[in-house]
Amino acid sequence: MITASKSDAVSQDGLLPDLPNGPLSEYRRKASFNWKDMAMFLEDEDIIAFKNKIFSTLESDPLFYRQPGVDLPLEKYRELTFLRCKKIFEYNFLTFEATMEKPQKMLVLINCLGMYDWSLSTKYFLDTQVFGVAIGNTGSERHETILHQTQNMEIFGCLALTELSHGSNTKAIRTTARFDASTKEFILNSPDFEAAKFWVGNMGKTATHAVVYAQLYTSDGRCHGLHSFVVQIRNPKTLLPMPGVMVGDIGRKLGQNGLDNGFAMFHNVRIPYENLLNRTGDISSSGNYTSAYKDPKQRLGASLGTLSSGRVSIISMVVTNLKLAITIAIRFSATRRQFGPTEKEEIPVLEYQLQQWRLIPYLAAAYALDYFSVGFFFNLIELQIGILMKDRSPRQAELGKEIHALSCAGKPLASWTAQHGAQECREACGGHGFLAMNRLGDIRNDNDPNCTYEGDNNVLLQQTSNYLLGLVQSIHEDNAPCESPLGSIHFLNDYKTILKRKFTASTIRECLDCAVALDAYKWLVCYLLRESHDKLQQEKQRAANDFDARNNSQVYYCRSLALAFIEHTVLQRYYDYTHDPSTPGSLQPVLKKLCCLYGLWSLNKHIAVLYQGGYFAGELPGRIVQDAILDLCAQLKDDAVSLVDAIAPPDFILNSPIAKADGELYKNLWSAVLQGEKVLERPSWWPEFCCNKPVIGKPRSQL
Ligand SMILES: CC(C)(COP(=O)(O)OP(=O)(O)OC[C@H]1O[C@@H](n2cnc3c(N)ncnc32)[C@H](O)[C@@H]1OP(=O)(O)O)[C@@H](O)C(=O)NCCC(=O)NCCSC(=O)CCCCCCCCCCCCCCC(=O)O
Ligand SMILES: Cc1cc2nc3c(=O)[nH]c(=O)nc-3n(C[C@H](O)[C@H](O)[C@H](O)COP(=O)(O)OP(=O)(O)OC[C@H]3O[C@@H](n4cnc5c(N)ncnc54)[C@H](O)[C@@H]3O)c2cc1C
Repeated sequence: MITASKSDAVSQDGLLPDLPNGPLSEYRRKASFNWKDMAMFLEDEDIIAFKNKIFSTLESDPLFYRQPGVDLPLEKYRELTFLRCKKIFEYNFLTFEATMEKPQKMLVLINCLGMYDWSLSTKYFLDTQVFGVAIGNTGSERHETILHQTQNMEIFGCLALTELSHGSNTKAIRTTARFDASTKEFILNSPDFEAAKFWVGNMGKTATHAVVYAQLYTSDGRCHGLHSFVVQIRNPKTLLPMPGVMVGDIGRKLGQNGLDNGFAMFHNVRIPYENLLNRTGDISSSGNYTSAYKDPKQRLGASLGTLSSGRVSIISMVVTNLKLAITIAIRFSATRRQFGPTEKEEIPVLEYQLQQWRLIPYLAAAYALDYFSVGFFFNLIELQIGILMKDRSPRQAELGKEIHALSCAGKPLASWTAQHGAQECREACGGHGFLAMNRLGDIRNDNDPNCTYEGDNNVLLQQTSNYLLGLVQSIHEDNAPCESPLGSIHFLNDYKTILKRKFTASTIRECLDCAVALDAYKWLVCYLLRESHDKLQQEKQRAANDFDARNNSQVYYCRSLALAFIEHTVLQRYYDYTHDPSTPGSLQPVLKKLCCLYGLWSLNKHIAVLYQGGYFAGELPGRIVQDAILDLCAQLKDDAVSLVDAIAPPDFILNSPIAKADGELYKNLWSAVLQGEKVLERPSWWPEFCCNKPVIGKPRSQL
């Protein structure tokens, strides 16, 4: 293990206390780097101190005490989540000034609360951010009061777009907002129960206000499309519904049950016309509608633009889940012993090639996607600043499109990786992985809806492929360079040359250079772009309409294109970062291995296409890529414990007896089991066993 210099060590030790000695120490000693150096490279001192403050505050507050694995009744869990949410307001971890100074602290706070419990984090941020950002991004000065009321919890917000019968197809949303010129109000109506707002987080029990998406009608009966409105749904003093609003809770979900998701129907609900969030379209007091967006399609895009911030944030949220799951599975695997070369000696399951191959690529994915998620959040901040400054430049418009395209593939890639990773980690911990107190079930279930909310993954991927297909004409005709503010499409300028390339590596050693996977990805994206475009043209000739043609070009074509494109973007960014000369020499070797492993492991999922398109030929490429993956897993297994130490939260937050930092797997698990309520007691219904014996074949009458 390489150690830090003396002065660094002093500042590190204050922020990152030493980890306890125990069964994990042996792996920690074998690591090629110092985990504290890694932690301080990944996040600066200020961020680590901020995280420590949040974690220690929660740990020392009895309201945040929890018993591992205890399943609370729904009502109790909702109440506790609300009380904790209120306490987060009181703690005010992040002031407005601190957010302005360092916007990424917002993401850190979302994730720190999420690491504790996603119901709490989602509840708090749906109100303060999703509701708030929707108003900030699509409203104007006249909505500032509402924002202030949100900040001190005078009111509580939610975002209501989805309806019972429509979610993905936002154009088909049926709630109406009709302008009444005589009173200068909008009148909101749900035409029938199928148009009830549905699934809305915070709406079930707590929200007093909602940003409601509805079709805007002027008094002449013309529909101007989807717009958003601030609507009061409950009285903040009584939490009773406002007149004309029928609001309720949709019931237990598969995860995040501390959060109250709800429904609402509107019957002639009147709101002041100023409650229209008027950035994309406005109405004068006399009822004239104006919009800077003449094209209805563009207007729809603008009014949905606020969803991008949720999608970008979700990428980081799901990576957080992956980090939690992989920490549990790696610490468990390093301490769990099964079988061995001799009868006397059993080895940690992490020593098995199979266990390494199942887990270490997810560790690499956690590092690569984490880096992407933070950088991409900065890109979002740039976009937000432009929106606030009313920047109408072509660059700002292009930035919005590129972030939309990247977030619509980034959310699917990251949330699916976390979903598959959490399941693999669950199984990698064997039976103990299935014990609720070890938390992998909650991580998996709380992560799961990220694949659906803020846009269904499979639907969103089509937005990314649409963006890429839109570039084909200029690529083919060489008439305009492929340029974008974030540069994610720049490599497409070499489209024709890239398509002529072949895989040239001939040894495992060559494949251990991450540039090999990166080059392969460039070819893959160009190839899938050409094939998707050709497929779409063929389908257009064959199908009755463009709608069918697009639908019939998704599987194996556009969908794969969108995923390959985002994988390339993630890998390119991680490659640049790990190969940057400013990356400390002591960390560079391990980071480069992670980069290479993430690249090859992801690429390996596209192996059929690489052969199909002729980039790979013969037995060798497939074999050396796979051998390189195994080689990297073996090289990284002694670093794995320190790699998770660098990203793991404290034990109280991780909340998994099999994965405590001291590595005392059995002592911790046994003690948690014995501390369970009534563990050693006979059940309260014991007479049912002892006295009321069944008469076999003769069910007792229920009367
Ligand atoms: C995208 C759609 C599927 C589009 O459907 P259509 O087929 O009808 O339209 P088109 O493809 O023709 O699109 C028209 C046009 O618009 C462009 N467009 C669309 N969206 C955007 C966008 N976001 N940005 C920019 N442009 C956009 C599109 O590209 C087209 O342009 P071109 O003509 O040029 O091609 C759409 O219908 C859709 O979005 N469907 C999904 C619906 C959805 O997402 N619903 C979400 C409901 S809300 C929800 O689920 C909330 C869940 C809560 C989860 C908790 C998260 C907590 C997170 C907390 C973090 C917040 C932090 C904030 C941080 C901060 O900012 O500080
Ligand atoms: C936990 C949770 C919290 C939520 N919170 C909120 C909230 O706060 N506010 C809010 O407004 N909404 C919220 N939602 C709703 C969420 O945004 C929607 O569920 C999501 O947008 C997907 O829409 P849908 O449910 O209508 O799915 P559908 O669109 O009905 O999808 C069903 C299936 O059809 C497929 N499909 C649909 N269209 C196509 C197509 N064109 N091509 C191929 N396949 C297609 C999908 O891939 C999916 O497999 C939440 C949802 C969940 C699960």
